[in-house]
Amino acid sequence: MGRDSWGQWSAAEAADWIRRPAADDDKYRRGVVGLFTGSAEYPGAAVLGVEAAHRTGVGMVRYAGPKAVRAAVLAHRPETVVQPGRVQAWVLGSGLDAGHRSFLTSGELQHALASGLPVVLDAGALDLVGTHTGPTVITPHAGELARLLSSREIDATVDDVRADPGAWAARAARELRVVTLLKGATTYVCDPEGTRFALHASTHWLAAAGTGDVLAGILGALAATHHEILSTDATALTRIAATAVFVHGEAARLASDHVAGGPITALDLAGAIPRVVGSLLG
Ligand SMILES: NC(=O)C1=CN([C@@H]2O[C@H](COP(=O)(O)OP(=O)(O)OC[C@H]3O[C@@H](n4cnc5c(N)ncnc54)[C@H](OP(=O)(O)O)[C@@H]3O)[C@@H](O)[C@H]2O)[C@@H](O)CC1
Ligand SMILES: Nc1ncnc2c1ncn2[C@@H]1O[C@H](COP(=O)(O)OP(=O)(O)O)[C@@H](O)[C@H]1O
Repeated sequence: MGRDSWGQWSAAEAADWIRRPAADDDKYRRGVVGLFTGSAEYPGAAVLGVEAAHRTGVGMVRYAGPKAVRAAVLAHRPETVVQPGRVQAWVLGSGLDAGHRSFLTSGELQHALASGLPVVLDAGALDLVGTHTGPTVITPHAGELARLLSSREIDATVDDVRADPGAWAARAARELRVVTLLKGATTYVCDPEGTRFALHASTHWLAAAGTGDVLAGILGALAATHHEILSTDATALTRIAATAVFVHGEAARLASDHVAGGPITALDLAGAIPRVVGSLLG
């Protein structure tokens, strides 16, 4: 496949996609992100996504995932709302197993996908791409992208994707008609219209379990805070996705700097998000 040029995404560009709260805001106007994530097998993915969404700066985080996971989410973040209600963007799939979805879980995911709202499709909900009705971004790693494309009769192995990740991300965006965010040491963000950004990770300590769940939470929160723009201009999702990757990478850098360049955990990463958001606004 050919290698086309990929744009960069600067701090100044990212700053344009961080919404500063105003005097006439309330929690609903600032944005409500809903998450259907986590499972009895992977409760941590729900905790991490919820934590990241709170840290990114949103009016409300509503957790709609499996009952078995709610206690863990609330124990970590009691400000999370677990009652059903208004949502302005969804994060679906982190910590879910597509092969073992209950009837209830499938129904909830379909309901969110039919809402016309912006959606972040991660991990165990990636297979649902195509049933979306609103602006949608998929967030696979190389293994997940190969699996997803193969399930759509596009032959791709993990090694193929690793060998030419940008080209496969661009092909996925074209064929699946969604914004595609392919994770790795370089993360590729592209859309069916041909907008393309490549963001290089600031530290390889990021390659750790749970950091992708944090990215999904950041992205969901940014989509919720920009739900009004997204309702009239779905193409904004590509720039919002690039901003999420930028914030994620900067948070990793800050968290690692804080420990003299040492290793970071997914929670350390989430804890550094407010400083990135603050410095972008400053
Ligand atoms: N604390 C929690 O609750 C956590 C919960 N989590 C949840 O766990 C669920 C399973 O997610 P998963 O990513 O671990 O497994 P899966 O989807 O089977 O893919 C693995 C296969 O893909 C391939 N592969 C290729 N490139 C790759 C890459 N860059 N990174 C990783 N793999 C790569 C690799 O191929 P190989 O290297 O073997 O050739 C391998 O065969 C998911 O719901 C997630 O949200 C996690 O977030 C962790 C923290
Ligand atoms: N070698 C690497 N260097 C820097 N960042 C990486 C590297 N490999 C993966 N990443 C980043 O780490 C995160 C891992 O996400 P993911 O694969 O979904 O893991 P998990 O499901 O455990 O959260 C992504 O943001 C990805 O871009």
